[in-house]
Amino acid sequence: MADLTCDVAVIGAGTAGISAEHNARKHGARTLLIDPEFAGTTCATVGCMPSKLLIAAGRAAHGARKAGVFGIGTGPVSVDGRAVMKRVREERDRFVAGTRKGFDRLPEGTCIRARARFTSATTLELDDGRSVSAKAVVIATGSAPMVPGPYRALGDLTLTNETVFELDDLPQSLAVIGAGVIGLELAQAMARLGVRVAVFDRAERLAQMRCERVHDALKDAMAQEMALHLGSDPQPSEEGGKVRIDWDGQSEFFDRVLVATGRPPNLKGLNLEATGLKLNDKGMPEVSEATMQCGEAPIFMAGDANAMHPVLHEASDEGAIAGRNAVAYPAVVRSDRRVPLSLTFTEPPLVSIGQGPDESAKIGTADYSSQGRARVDDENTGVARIYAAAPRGRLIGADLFCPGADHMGHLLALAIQQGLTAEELLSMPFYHPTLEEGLRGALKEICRAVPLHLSGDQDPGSPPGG
Ligand SMILES: Cc1cc2nc3c(=O)[nH]c(=O)nc-3n(C[C@H](O)[C@H](O)[C@H](O)COP(=O)(O)OP(=O)(O)OC[C@H]3O[C@@H](n4cnc5c(N)ncnc54)[C@H](O)[C@@H]3O)c2cc1C
Ligand SMILES: NC(=O)c1ccc[n+]([C@@H]2O[C@H](COP(=O)([O-])OP(=O)(O)OC[C@H]3O[C@@H](n4cnc5c(N)ncnc54)[C@H](O)[C@@H]3O)[C@@H](O)[C@H]2O)c1
Repeated sequence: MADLTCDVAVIGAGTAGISAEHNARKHGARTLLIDPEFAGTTCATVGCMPSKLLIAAGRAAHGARKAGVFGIGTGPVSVDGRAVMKRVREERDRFVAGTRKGFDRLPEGTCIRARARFTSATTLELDDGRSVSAKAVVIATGSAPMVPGPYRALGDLTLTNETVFELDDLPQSLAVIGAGVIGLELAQAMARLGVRVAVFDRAERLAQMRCERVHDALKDAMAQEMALHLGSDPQPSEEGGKVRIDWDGQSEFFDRVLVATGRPPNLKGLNLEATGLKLNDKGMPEVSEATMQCGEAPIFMAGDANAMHPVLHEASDEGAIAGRNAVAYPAVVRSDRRVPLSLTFTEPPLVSIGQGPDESAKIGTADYSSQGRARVDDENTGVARIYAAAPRGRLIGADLFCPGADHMGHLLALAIQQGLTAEELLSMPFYHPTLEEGLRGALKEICRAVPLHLSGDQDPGSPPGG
């Protein structure tokens, strides 16, 4: 007889786990939410929120520095690194406190402070010695930074997203290893805060960008703010209390190194072998994107743990799907997923939506280097590429690296998810002068390529006035 019994046991109290527990309980289940810390989600503690706070500080410094373009004098701009980091932590702690309060509102006995491992498909062993028996289990254990051995050997000189926000002060120089999402966001923020930044990646592409044209724009913009060493094989060592990076016959010293080389799922220690699930060479079971079910088992996997869509809104959706299906098991229900949307908070922002530019796609391009509103705001850089399918010009995807891409990306995601064509999106109002207006050129290019005739009510050129 197990020490604790329930209908649905959720392992991991992050975004996906909280959502799974909530939805399972809403559907009538007796639930347990198991986590060793209940520290707050990765998003609030060491992820989305502190990174956006640091980025906001960088944006403020950058804005002050370029105010002269508009004839505004600010005097020399100085950055108080201690004050920057203090605000990052204070505001971060506010978000974390909100998340933790949520745990207090759960029914008594729901939260179990322990680390769990499987002893069978439906039984768990906790590190406090207790056992759990459940009708179904949701794995929502998230992911953690992967730090290659040579960087681990540098001790405190090596930072990850779990430690960088704890710095009392900004370093004078920073090597960033990995030009993915985390690397780019934090490298640009640090550079704007006056830190000398060099980014190293063994790949040739920043952020694994799938569109050549957008990648070129991204690379040009980033190279203006930091040193980029792509296709390099950086080798770290410690010398005189500094980090020395050697690559391609060159070397350079830095105060710290930030490792952002990916965040694999937290599966070690779960003893998935005891579940009877078939595991691949990475120890990962097959997980259905529509049901979150692992194989045919009463086991569901949501959020970063399944490595499918490691972003917050997907973790939350997947938790809800997993929680509901854990209750419904074996009669699981398939869910339609949202159109894939990823957003990197560089400036300008980098956005990918839906499908990429495959050979059959009709492509429209909007160049923001001379777009009216972008020029007004002195943000005229970057490009947007929109992809559509023949024969009707249905929108299927887009890649953007341009001002306002964070908002326009949502507009395009809505259009793509609704199955709109380029012509239908063009029939919406576009106010002048806005960044959205720039997308019209790309949409018209798709109409010409399909080809489709624009309604006679529409001006085939750009609106007069810029
Ligand atoms: C620096 C950074 C910036 C980011 N920025 C963004 C952004 O701007 N927008 C966006 O959409 N996404 C962003 N993300 C991604 C987003 O934060 C994650 O996709 C999301 O937080 C994943 O949630 P999760 O529930 O899967 O994992 P988590 O929130 O990490 O939760 C996992 C939980 O599992 C627990 N756990 C682990 N092992 C066990 C075990 N054996 N037993 C019990 N409990 C266990 C952990 O303690 C933890 O509480 C960012 C991530 C990082 C790192
Ligand atoms: N805005 C957002 O939504 C946001 C922000 C930050 C993080 N995240 C999430 O966090 C996850 C992890 O981000 P990440 O940036 O750590 O991973 P990533 O997979 O995006 O990028 C890792 C990069 O490191 C490089 N790399 C790997 N090993 C290396 C080595 N030894 N030397 C040099 N380069 C190496 C890879 O080529 C790759 O470009 C992302 O998948 C993302 O979903 C999202």
